[in-house]
Amino acid sequence: MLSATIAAHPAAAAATTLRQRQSIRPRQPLRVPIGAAAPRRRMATARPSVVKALASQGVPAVPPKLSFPILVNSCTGKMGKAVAEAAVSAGLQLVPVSFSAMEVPDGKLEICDREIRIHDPSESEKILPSIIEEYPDLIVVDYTVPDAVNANAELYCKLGLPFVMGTTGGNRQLLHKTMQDGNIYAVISPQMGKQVVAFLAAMEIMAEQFPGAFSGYKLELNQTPRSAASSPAVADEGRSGSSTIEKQPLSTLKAIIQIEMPGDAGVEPKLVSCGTSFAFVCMKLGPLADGGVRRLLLFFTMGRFSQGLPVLDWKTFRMADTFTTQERGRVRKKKTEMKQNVQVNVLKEPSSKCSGKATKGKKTIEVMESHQATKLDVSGTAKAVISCFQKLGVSFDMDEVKLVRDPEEQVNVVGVPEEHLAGHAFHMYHLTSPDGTVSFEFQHNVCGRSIYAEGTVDAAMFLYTKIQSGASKKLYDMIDVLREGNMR
Ligand SMILES: NC(=O)C1=CN([C@@H]2O[C@H](COP(=O)(O)OP(=O)(O)OC[C@H]3O[C@@H](n4cnc5c(N)ncnc54)[C@H](OP(=O)(O)O)[C@@H]3O)[C@@H](O)[C@H]2O)C=CC1
Ligand SMILES: O=C(O)C1=N[C@H](C(=O)O)C[C@H](O)C1
Repeated sequence: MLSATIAAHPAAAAATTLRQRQSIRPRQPLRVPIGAAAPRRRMATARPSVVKALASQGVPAVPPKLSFPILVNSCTGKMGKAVAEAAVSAGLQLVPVSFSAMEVPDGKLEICDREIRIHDPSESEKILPSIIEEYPDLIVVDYTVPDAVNANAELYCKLGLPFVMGTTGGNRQLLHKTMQDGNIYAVISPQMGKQVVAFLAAMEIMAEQFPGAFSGYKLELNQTPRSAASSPAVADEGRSGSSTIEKQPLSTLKAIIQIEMPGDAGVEPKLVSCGTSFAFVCMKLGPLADGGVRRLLLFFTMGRFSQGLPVLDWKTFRMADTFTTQERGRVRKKKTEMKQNVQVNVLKEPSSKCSGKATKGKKTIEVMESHQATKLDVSGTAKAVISCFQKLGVSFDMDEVKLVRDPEEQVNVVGVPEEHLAGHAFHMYHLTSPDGTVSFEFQHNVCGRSIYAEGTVDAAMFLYTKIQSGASKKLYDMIDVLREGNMR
């Protein structure tokens, strides 16, 4: 029975109370058939140290299964359904209630042989308190729509209801503030796929330990054609399909994004913001040098400036002389030889060919990520990766990310398998050094949703153990989840 008597989730109460309550409450492991859900490889979340300790006491080292109630908001969505199935498969108690504006026959949905009653989102504030009363250890998983992120988070906080937020978009700054004020246990991450998160973590570590490591590199998020890209017929076709994203010619998919370094056209404004003496050095030495030299000189003087060292001393001038000599030789050589690096050639050729924007000193930006046509927002994962690149010294505006939502382009140009048009996430990033001799490619292509569903269930289990142990930290991301031994 539903009633509206409980105002807040017990997780908001003291951890000791939680432990007592949990220890006396008999668990009800779900015994319904798993249905279409794929079996999970791993179900337990016990820490290795606990398992070892048990083993040393002669207790078999079988990690205990966790079972707690999980409400998926919204089960009518693609991710919501996938998570609901994964939760059942993992032995969690899927609460037979969900929210959605979508009309479903008889207001019910069947997932893994369970009937899930679908309520209108406007009813959530009225209904959730009684669900909390019925399932005191409840954790909510949110996979709704970007527009619902902030209101949903506020409601969960108001009710003291721990949650895993997989939904991307919304106002992330406001979300952060809501979380600070709400003081609620939560895992929030725009990316739940653990391997992709590991890649993101590596990027964050790199940015933290080597800030500016890629200063001067151009960031290119490039959809290198996989299958039909080399076919002129396909490359010259216009886009078709019902994508809501602004249509662009197919050929732009082959263009590269070039973010020019400060040094060519963009050098002077940066210098002004760095200080007058800095600007003076560059004004004096700049005309003596070409773009490459100015770049090197800029970094050298910036480094000295940022360390509080004088930039107008003999070292700067000596450095300028060295750069001038070395760089002139390099530029001469570069002009006379063909590029050996095939990747650079592949990327450069279409850039100048189809947009003509790759002129010196100008930004030519074509940032791309490809998702199913129903995706409403820019990839939250791409935003997170770009933010790491920014810390690594690559300048790039988030709003210049190019989205690919057209199925025809996805198949013909991006190389998405047709059977995954309704659920894929392809991301490509290409970095090129200022002189084009070094390039890095990062790519993560996901087909289907199982990687996210599995990660989400891990996140929920992680959160549950945090609540149980009364952890003082309450707000987590997926990197926290991986750090605590979930990267298996
Ligand atoms: N963190 C991660 O790893 C991942 C995140 N995502 C993100 O998850 C979100 C959902 O993705 P996906 O499942 O593909 O999208 P879907 O459009 O398939 O699902 C969203 C569902 O939410 C319903 N809905 C709309 N408004 C509300 C509301 N106020 N309350 C409850 N339900 C509502 C929608 O109903 P209706 O159709 O009627 O509007 C729809 O059924 C997106 O933001 C996506 O970017 C996706 C994959 C992985
Ligand atoms: O909507 C999706 O599908 C996905 N959304 C997430 C994002 O925006 O980063 C994660 C993944 O790209 C799939």
